[in-house]
Amino acid sequence: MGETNAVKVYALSGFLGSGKTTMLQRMLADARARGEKAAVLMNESGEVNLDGLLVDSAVPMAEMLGGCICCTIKADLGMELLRLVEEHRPDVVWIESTGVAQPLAMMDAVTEASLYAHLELCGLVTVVDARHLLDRMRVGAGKTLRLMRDQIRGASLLVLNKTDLVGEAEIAELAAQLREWNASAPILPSVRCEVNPEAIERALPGRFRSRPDGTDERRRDGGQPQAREHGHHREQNHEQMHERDQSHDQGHSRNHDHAHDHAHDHNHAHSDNHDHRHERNLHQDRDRNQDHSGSRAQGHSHPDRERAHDHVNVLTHYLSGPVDSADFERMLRELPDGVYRAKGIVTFTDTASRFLFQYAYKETDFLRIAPQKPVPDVAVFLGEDFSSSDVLARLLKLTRQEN
Ligand SMILES: Nc1nc2c(ncn2[C@@H]2O[C@H](COP(=O)(O)OP(=O)(O)OP(=O)(O)O)[C@@H](O)[C@H]2O)c(=O)[nH]1
Repeated sequence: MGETNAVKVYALSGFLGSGKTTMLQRMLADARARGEKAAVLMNESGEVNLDGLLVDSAVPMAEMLGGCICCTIKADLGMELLRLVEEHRPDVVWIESTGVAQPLAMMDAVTEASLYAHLELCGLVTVVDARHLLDRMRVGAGKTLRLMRDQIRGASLLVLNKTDLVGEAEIAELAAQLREWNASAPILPSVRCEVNPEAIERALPGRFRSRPDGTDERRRDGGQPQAREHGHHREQNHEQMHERDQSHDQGHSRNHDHAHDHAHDHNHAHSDNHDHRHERNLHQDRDRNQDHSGSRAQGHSHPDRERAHDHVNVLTHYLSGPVDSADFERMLRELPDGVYRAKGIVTFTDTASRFLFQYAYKETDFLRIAPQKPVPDVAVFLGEDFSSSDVLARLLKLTRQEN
């Protein structure tokens, strides 16, 4: 990193399973090809960094697990970012948020960190799951649709991913919806986030340094100098942020009157065969959680305002042993509709190796892995209004069958 160049920071947003890690892998490969040193700040809702297993181990990475950087661990984001930058001196940092993060709250934390280090927030890339968004649009209003809309609104670049799962007319319909929610961000349709690097360069101004005279190296078409374009862009985001802050505040004061305790189901039952789970909502207060040490499964209550993803449940379950592969695949296929995303590491009784499994909105994927550090067999489920005890029962059945 040069003495005078700011570290470029990009944030990746997008609903659960939309393709953020897939996009991250592409961006890291791109940085490598450019000779740029990249670092990653990874936020996962579960307690194990499963996405991190998919990132080149040579890339410096800070992990923020078991909370969401837009709320419960927002304060830590700036700290982690500063530490990462100080320790590794990267040219560029990519932040991958959880699939339920409010992007503007996350950007707020990055901007705060830039007061203490030479950082520049250069873009917010939102990856959109074409199939899932379309289904949500068909259903109409709902918290998940609102969260998707917020992630789309805040973006400086929209990657309309998984277009292999929809038709041409649906892509056009989706693009029109994205345009309605976000008038300025370029929209790049993609399959597995395969997007033209030049289109990304045009969309994310910080990827090219402007010349000392303020003109833009990459603009060979007589367009506006980058400095102005960039400034304009940031102003726009600020405006959007301001607008959103106001509505947030309104929401806050409304909720304030109705402040209520959430008594979440934090069962931490250690079953007979020592399977072990941890269930909670994403806004669980981490500090309180630590206070519970050893018995953090206890319910807790707090009068916080309702957050955008209060409706999202997380179930983390540590498997006690190998399971049959066909039974496991069937269990995934038969997951309740409310489970949007599942991922984890599993050992099968009928194969020699371990697998990273992915389940994203009804599609499954298995990747053979050989982790470099010890990782448990674990399954994380995220979704809306699904019964954790039902999913847990299905998992326990799998391990019981093998014992
Ligand atoms: N069919 C299809 N699958 C895709 C596409 N892009 C990614 N996937 C798959 O979708 C699953 C989720 O992709 P990820 O990149 O892990 O999504 P993510 O947004 O990082 O997920 P979370 O961080 O858990 O919210 C994986 O199994 C991917 O292989 C695509 O364009 N089409």
